[in-house]
Parts: sequence; structure tokens; C-alpha cells
Amino acid sequence: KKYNVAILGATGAVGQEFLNLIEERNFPFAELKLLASKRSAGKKIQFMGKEYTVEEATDASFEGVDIALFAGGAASKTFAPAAVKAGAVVIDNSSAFRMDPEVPLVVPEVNPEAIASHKGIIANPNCSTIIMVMALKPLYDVSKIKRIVVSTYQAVSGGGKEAMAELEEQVKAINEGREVVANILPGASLAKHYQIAFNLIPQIDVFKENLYTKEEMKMIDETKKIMSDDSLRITATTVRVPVYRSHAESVNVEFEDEISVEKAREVLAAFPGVTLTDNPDEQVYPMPLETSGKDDVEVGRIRKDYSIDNGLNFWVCGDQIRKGAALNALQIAEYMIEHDMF
Ligand SMILES: O=C(O)CCCc1cccc(C(=O)O)c1C(=O)O
Repeated sequence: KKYNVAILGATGAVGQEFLNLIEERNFPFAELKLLASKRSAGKKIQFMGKEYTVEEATDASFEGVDIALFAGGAASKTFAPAAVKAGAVVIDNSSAFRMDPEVPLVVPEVNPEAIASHKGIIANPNCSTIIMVMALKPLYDVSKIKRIVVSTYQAVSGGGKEAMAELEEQVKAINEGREVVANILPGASLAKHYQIAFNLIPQIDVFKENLYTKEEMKMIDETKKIMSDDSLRITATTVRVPVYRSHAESVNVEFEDEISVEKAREVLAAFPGVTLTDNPDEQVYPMPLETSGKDDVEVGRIRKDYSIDNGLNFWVCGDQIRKGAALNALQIAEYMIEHDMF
């Protein structure tokens, strides 16, 4: 069986990755519609030997569409109702519906059982959340998690193509002795912008009343929903780093019971979508340059946290555009096809 697919936000970094993955994974599509804002409409995209013209998204765009892949951003809130009404299943990479009790928030390797309760929209979690829960799930199955402390080192790709271009341009300007310009990071709509080249910016998205950023609160709130455990104690610090495509995260976990490093390595190595990259004797550990372009998240630096009972530390890296966004969303659609849920 083949499915009529629409990609909303087809011209952005995530939209482009959807196309790469649809081809690479032989996703069974019949018709393919590329939708974007008025600004990008009319753009021609070559895909699998055919030329597609990007159309401006309207409510009518979703007639006859079976699977609507939303790359993210504000358009999701605008068009999700019409897409659902047209009978499409929306897999939305934006935060618009993630915390809606009617909307499953899914990482297919972690909580696939949540998909069945969908009412037309399935939410793709925030990239940093996806990457972290891929490592947490196999460990949680061994012993219930009490508390998580995570610090992230997030690639500029999370700020979109423009943020990637900004890093590249700043490095060039520095090498050529030209003035360094910052217009995008830490966020295009924020009042102040800072150089990211050779710098770290401890702000991703806006600050909330509680002095956390939206990105930090997403990791906290979304992880509880995905793990179905509101008793989880989580704190997060999310930082922008001068890396192109992969996010890295330092995670500290306190469990109910002790888990040995050996046991942790065993269950992580066995978990689909995770690669164990952990051998200090050989200086082997995950690095963003290595995980970019790959499907799996990689886990290493696994060690006991001797400062508490039943604690472990680990380091996890994953491609933010791939498993952090487009791959996870496409895997949700693949799961639904495999389990005949359309
Ligand atoms: O910056 C990063 O490294 C990740 C940010 C991802 C992101 C960017 C803009 C808007 C949203 C959003 O949907 O709210 C999201 C999201 O939460 O997926």
C-alpha cells in the first residue's frame, strides 16, 4: 500500500531531511506534496528523478493527504486543524501540541504504545528530549529513575539553516580578519544577538518566569510525558555551542536501585536506535562530528556517580536534524504502517 504524503515546511533543514530519509528508507509514498510559506512557494525541488514545485500551504492543501509531516514552526498551529479535518494524520515536529493531553508525544523506540490513542495529531518531541530519552529508556527499564540532571551542548542547526550559515560566516570573518556579525543566535526574534564562533551561549529560546529557558522546560516537561512518570525529578541547562548538526548532552541519573556500568552498557547496546560508543581504554566516546548524518544516538562515558547512591553519569550525542527531528517523525509513520494503523 502507498500513502499520499505532504511535507509542510519542505524548504527548511528538517523538510530537506524528510526528503532525504523518504528516499533513503524507501518510504512508500504515492503522491508527495511539498508545502511551505508564501515566501518559499514556487521553489523547484528535484526529488527521485522528478521536479516538484513547492506550493503555498492553505487549508485546502491537505485534501487527499494520508500523512502530513510538519517540519515545525508556527505553521503547525495554523494548518493542523485543517489537515486533521481532511482526514490526514499529522506528525508535528513543533511544540504546538506536545503537552496537549489528547496528543501522543512519541519516540517510537521508547513509547510506541502511546500512538494508538491519537486523534489525528501525533507530536514529535523536542530534539534534545528525543536524544536524552533514547538513552534513558533502556536504563529506566532496569531500575526506576528518581532524578535527572542534564546539561546540553546544542548544535547551531537547531536554529535552522540561517544559524548554520551564521556560524560558518563568523569563522570565515575571523580567519579573514573581518568584522564578526551576529544576527541570528541565540534566537532571531530575541533583542540581543551574540557571536557563537569560539563561544558558548547559555540561552536557547526565551526565558520564562522561573528563570529557565523554554528549551530547558521542554526537556523537563516532555520527558515526564514520554516516560509517563510525573514523579520524575528533572533539571536542565541548555547551551548553544559552535557545532553544526549534532547535539551532545551530559546526563546524571539517580535510580531507585543500583545499576552497574556493565549492566548499563549491556542494555544500551541492545536498545534499537542506540549505539554504545564507550571504551575509555581506547579513548572511544561519542563526538558530534561522528554522529552527524547518522540515525543512531551514541552513548558513552558511562560511569558511577560516587557522590550519591545508585547514580550513573553518561554522555549522549545525536544528529539534531535526523533522529532529533525528521527521522523520529518518519519512524512514527513507519510504525503506524507496520501496525496497520492508517
Ligand atoms: O534550538 C534547538 O537546538 C532546538 C530548538 C527546536 C525548536 C526551534 C524552534 C521552535 C520549536 C518549537 O516547536 O517550539 C522548536 C522545538 O521545540 O522543536
